[in-house]
Amino acid sequence: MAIAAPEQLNLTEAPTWGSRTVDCFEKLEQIGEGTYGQVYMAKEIRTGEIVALKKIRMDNEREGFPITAIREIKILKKLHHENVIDLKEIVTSPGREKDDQGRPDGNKYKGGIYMVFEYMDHDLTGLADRPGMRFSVPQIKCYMRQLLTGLHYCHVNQVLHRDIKGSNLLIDNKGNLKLADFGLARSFSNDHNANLTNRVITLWYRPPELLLGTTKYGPAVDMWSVGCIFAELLHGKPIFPGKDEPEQLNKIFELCGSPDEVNWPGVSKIPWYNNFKPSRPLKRRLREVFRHFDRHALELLDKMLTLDPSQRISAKDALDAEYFWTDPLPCDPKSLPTYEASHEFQTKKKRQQQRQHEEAAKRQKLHHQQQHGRLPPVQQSGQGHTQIRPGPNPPMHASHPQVAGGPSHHYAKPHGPPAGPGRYPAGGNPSGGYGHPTRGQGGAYGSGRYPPQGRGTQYSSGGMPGSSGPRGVGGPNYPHGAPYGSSGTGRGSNVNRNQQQYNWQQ
Ligand SMILES: Nc1ncnc2c1ncn2[C@@H]1O[C@H](COP(=O)(O)OP(=O)(O)OP(=O)(O)O)[C@@H](O)[C@H]1O
Repeated sequence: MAIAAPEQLNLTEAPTWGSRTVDCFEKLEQIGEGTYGQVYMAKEIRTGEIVALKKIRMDNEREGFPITAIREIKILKKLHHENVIDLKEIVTSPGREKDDQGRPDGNKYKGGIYMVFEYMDHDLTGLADRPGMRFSVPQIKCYMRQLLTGLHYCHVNQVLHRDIKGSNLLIDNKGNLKLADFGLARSFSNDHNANLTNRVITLWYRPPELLLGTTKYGPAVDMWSVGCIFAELLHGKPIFPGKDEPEQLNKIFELCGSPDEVNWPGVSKIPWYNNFKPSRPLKRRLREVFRHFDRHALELLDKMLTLDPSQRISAKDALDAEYFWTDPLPCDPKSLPTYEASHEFQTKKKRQQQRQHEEAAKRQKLHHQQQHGRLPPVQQSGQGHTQIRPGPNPPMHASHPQVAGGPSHHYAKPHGPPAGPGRYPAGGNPSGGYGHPTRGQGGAYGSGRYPPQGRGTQYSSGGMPGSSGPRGVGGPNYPHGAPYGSSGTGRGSNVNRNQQQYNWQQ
């Protein structure tokens, strides 16, 4: 197809990628802020179609077009599946930038590049964070099955997602769940011989093999993240909310036991094993801690949160698990209730506004007390100081600075657990313990905290050894024994189940 002039396209043909400008769309509101740019809800002017525009951040022009965007575009161009977000086209803004109201924005003349995606009403984190939100068991099964189906498709097409987390799982009001944000994704070869960076996956969802420094890995890394999401859906809050890499590993070992050559052959050869192995052996407690979960759910979770990646369940085998084939069955996505749009960015913004409002009210109260109080002035001001402090503010790892609460940070990316109340379901344990969920088994996905980001994470000095650059390559070769997953022994009837259910080419 010849390159058409912008806005002179035949609508019956798909526009050539990059041939149209962002002026073909009217930005409606900002719905996301990622590491690599803002995301807007927008309307295509001619068709009225609602889309999501993800602006590619080009702050540092010297580095050229960001590699993450190149990867995301390249990979999404080849993935087409109902559980993977659809990248529709790329548009440009060659001239002066416009602000949200369409007015020329200051002196910005830099050209911009946008990815145009199908619009999704929610992300899982934003949806779960809605006040009073409670997912039913069939609903959790429905979301989990879609997540695994999308991921199975990626893995069969030799793509690792490498950033599975709630805010990257988009959900529409028809109940469809789609994997999004392929900025960290990459192709892999089945032999796992290439050296890959281990600084991927948001910390709370990062598997032990990456935390221990392996540079040879495969789809099992995504399955660990899926296990974390699954447990979070059942438990009501994130299960491994580590504040830095060593603490993350400790939390994993406390629940999953310590790795050794018996339960994970080859683990002692992983680069940082000796630095981080627990000082005393720890028992696996997962089945005991989550004994209140449904039997089949626990069985599946146990297989997802298996320390040894070569024994961890694959997406394909997980889809075959009894959990998805016993009552209550996963519901039909179309039967799910519809909700007002909820993205993590917006729910966070609302909470931040509420916090500011509460702080202002507290300040006002304090001011009132100071004027009318009976305490001596010095004591009074000391008390006031503690009173106006925001809620619990967990210590942050140096590389995950906490986002301050002021208005100038409204659009800043959360890099760590936010301070303040209301993040956990009432009765939950803010320290990340494993008390029984207050909302009961199954329907409990509740308010989790924000995890530190996987992208560009730098290990603390004194943390991981040998971690100078963004890519953790060059460590000793870690021999992965068996190929990924435990497949190959699947039940014959189950293969049919999958073939019937998941109708795409492998
Ligand atoms: N197609 C879409 N429809 C609706 N919302 C979207 C869409 N794509 C992204 N978003 C919203 O924008 C947020 C950020 O998008 P995305 O994760 O793609 O950006 P990113 O820069 O890669 O972010 P991160 O640094 O969190 O990984 C998502 O969590 C989601 O809430």
